[in-house]
Formats: sequence, structure tokens, C-alpha cells
Amino acid sequence: MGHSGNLQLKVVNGDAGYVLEDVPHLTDYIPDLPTYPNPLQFNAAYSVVKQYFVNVDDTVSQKIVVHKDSPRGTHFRRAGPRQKVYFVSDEVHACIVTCGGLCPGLNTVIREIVCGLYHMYGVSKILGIDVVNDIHKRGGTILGTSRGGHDTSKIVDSIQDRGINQVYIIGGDGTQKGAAVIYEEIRQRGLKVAVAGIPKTIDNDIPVIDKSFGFDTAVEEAQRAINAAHVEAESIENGIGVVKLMGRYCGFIAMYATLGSRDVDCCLIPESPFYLEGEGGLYEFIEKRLKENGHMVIVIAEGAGQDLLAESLQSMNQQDASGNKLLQDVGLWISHKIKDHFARLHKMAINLKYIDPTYMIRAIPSNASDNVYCTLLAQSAVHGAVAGYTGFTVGPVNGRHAYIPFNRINERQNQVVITDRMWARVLSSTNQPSFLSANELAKFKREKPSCPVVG
Ligand SMILES: Nc1ncnc2c1ncn2[C@@H]1O[C@H](COP(=O)(O)OP(=O)(O)O)[C@@H](O)[C@H]1O
Ligand SMILES: O=P(O)(O)OC[C@H]1O[C@](O)(COP(=O)(O)O)[C@@H](O)[C@@H]1O
Ligand SMILES: [Mg+2]
Repeated sequence: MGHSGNLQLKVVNGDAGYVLEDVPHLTDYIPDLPTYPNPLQFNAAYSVVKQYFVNVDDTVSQKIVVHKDSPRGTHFRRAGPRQKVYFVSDEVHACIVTCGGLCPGLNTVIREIVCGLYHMYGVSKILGIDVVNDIHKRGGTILGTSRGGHDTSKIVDSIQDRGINQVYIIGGDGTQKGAAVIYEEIRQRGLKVAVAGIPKTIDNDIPVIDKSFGFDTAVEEAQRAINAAHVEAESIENGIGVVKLMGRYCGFIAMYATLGSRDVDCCLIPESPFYLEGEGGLYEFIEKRLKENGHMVIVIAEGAGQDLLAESLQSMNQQDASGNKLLQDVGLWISHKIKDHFARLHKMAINLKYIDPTYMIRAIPSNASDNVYCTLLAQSAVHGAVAGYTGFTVGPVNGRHAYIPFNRINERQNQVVITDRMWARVLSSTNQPSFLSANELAKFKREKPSCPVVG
């Protein structure tokens, strides 16, 4: 594993507080590169488009809610086809790589990079990939994936030895950090190789972009587990259904699955600390809800309550090969705690069923809307690389696809902001306690400035 290295930032300041956080271009370090007319203008399918190409000066604003006197803030270069390209078709030798955990839509992105390169730019040399026809109907990734094992020098040696000049890297926060150091090494070696990142994560914790692909599909699949938990719980006296959903450091899947379902009585996420015993605690709430409704459903993100687990179990502080924290099974732990608590109470017999769909929500093919999203991501990445941009991640910012410099994607991870309206919607839909005292809430409001939340 490496680090982000000596990334050179391209920031353009304009009047009235306008800031463009631009992405690198091959001509930044290789002067006098020849350009060619974009072949897209000869493509029959695109002849209906009023304006073939994105204006070179188009940018996408990160901030869309503004006041009369507020600065216009950060902008990113708009994604899309350019009039001039820096590669001719038969010069391009592309490769595609997928890293990290699985995510619905990986095969669609692969397929659409291949199809985009071929149909829009006449490129046929794409390393190791022949037939992509129906791969979008399958979950997983046809290329395989892994955690750990990053050696920048060897990777760039291999790119150089094979004559690859466009690298498409699909992966999450770890992968985008890897992509950033690969780009930096390529720049230092002065190679004409465009590096494009396509952000992937089931947890939806990549900053700046509106949402990551596959997230909607995962939230939809999570409904099946929640529905089963609800059916089980409501069919038996004092039934409790506990569903554990993915989310290592953030609770977006749990939050959206809860809001999508409306059958959930309590949603627990890593960002919102909770406690079990005493007034305002989880046990008290469970007892109250069972008395009112006779059953309840709890959704818990896998990263929630890890501090409580560490207190009662021996914390092992283990990591996977990529340095991600390995978590204790909070779903199993909380199910045992609830069962033990009510067994000790004697006055209330409960029936608890624990459902852990884990990999089922991410090992499935993407739904139709994620497929469309993946297609746009792939095409934006291809347009960017062919136009000579490099060292960028592509993604929608306020609904418009943009090229975002790696440093912005890699500087932090997105989390649910529990002082934002979206979390309030959850609390209001479940009517669960916030588990926060007035003092703690005030502290959260002070400490956590609003950061982007999907939706
Ligand atoms: N800080 C880092 N610098 C360079 N490469 C990294 C870094 N963190 C992770 N990687 C590499 O990125 C790849 C995927 O990372 P991982 O965290 O498993 O998945 P994800 O990309 O989904 O976050 C691994 O090969 C890992 O070695
Ligand atoms: O068992 P694995 O493959 O390491 O993946 C499990 C973890 O990956 C995640 O899905 C997140 O990883 P990604 O950001 O790579 O999608 C977590 O929610 C989960 O804890
Ligand atoms: Mg990760």
C-alpha cells in the first residue's frame, strides 16, 4: 500500500469566488501532443444531438444552494465528449481493472467501457476482454477482484511493458487511492497513459459524488430481508426481527432501506451512538414498542455499536489485506443481548429472529436504473480519457457528470450526518429515540458541519 504521493493540484480561481478544481491533462507533462477530430461526429446515432460536444469551459457546481452574497464555491470540469481527442482509434490499448468488494453494476461498467470505446471511438484493443454481450445480467465482476497487494512500480512497469495507454480503474476508496499513486508514477515517468477512476462502493461513502452505483440495487435487495423479518415478527407474540446490513463506517444502506420499507421500528448506524440499558436506552424502547405493537423490526448497520462490542468482547483490532477494519458481528451480538435481557426480565417472553443477508445485497446484478447510471459513468470515463484527461474520477455532482481530481475523492469518507434532515426523517418514520442527550446533540451540531448526503 502506498500513499497519495506528490499530487499536483490544478485550481483555477475566478471572479466572485468561483473555484475550478481541475483534473490533470496529458499535455500538462507531455507538451505538443497531436490532436485529432473526435470521430463521434461521424457516428450516425449521435447525428441527432444538437451539440455534439461539451463546451471546453463547462463546469459543474458542487454547491447548488446559494445565497445572494455567498461565494460560488467549488466547480468541477463537466464530463462528456470533446471536439478534439488525443488518441486515434488504432493507437488505443486500454485495460480495465476492478478492485475491492463486489457491487451490483460492476459488469455493466466493464461492458459499457468496452462498448463505448468500440462504438464511439472505434477502439478494439482492450486487454483481456472479448465478449461482453450479456455480462450486465450477471452479478460480480468478470475480471475478478481482490483486496490488498498493491505495488505501484510493478503495476506501472506492467502498463508500460504491455503498451497500455488508457487505464480504467473501478473501485472504492482504497482503489481510488491506489489509482492516484499509479497516475502519479505514470506522470513522473512521462508516459502517455490516461488514468480514469470509476468510483465503486456498496456503502455509498465516496465523497463529492451524488451516489455510488449499485447502492439503489442493494437497498432494494435489503427490502427482502426486512420484509422477511417483519413477516416473522408480526406472526408471533412479542416477535422481534433483527436485520444486519452492510456499512462498515457509514449507515447509508441501513438508513435508505429503513426509509424505503416503513416496517422498521429502529435503525442503528455507526454515526449515531446508542446504548442499551436505562432510561432512553434500546431495551426500554423495545419493551415500549412491543407493548404498543406486539412486534418490531430492528435494522442495524454492521459498523454500528462497535464501541459497545469492544467493551463486552475482547476487541481484536484486526484488519483485512487492504487495511480495512475487520468488524465483530454486531447483529449476532445485539440479538444475544436482547434475548438475555428479556430472559432476565421474566415478565416478557420475546421471540427474536436474526436475518443477516450480508453478501446477498451486493452479489446480485444491478437493477435497471443502476444499469443506466453505470452506462453514463463508463461513457463519461471513456470521453475523458480519449480527450486526454487523466488522474480523475468520474461521477455525478448534483446530477451532472463531472471529472473530479483524485485528491477530492480520497480526502475523506462520506458519512450520514445525524444533524441533517435525512436522519431526522428516519427518526420520525420509526419514532425511535435519538439516544442523544441535549448536550450531546449540541456537541454534534458544533462538531459536524453539514456534508453532502445523498437524496
Ligand atoms: N492508501 C492506499 N494507497 C494505495 N493503494 C491502496 C490504498 N488503500 C487501498 N489500496 C489498494 O486498493 C485496493 C482495494 O482496496 P479496498 O479497500 O480493498 O477496496 P475498495 O477500493 O473497495 O475500498 C487494494 O489493492 C489495496 O491494496
Ligand atoms: O468481506 P469483504 O469482501 O471484505 O467485504 C465486506 C465489506 O465490504 C463492504 O461492502 C464495503 O466495501 P466496498 O466499499 O469495497 O464496497 C462493507 O460494507 C463490508 O464490511
Ligand atoms: Mg473501501
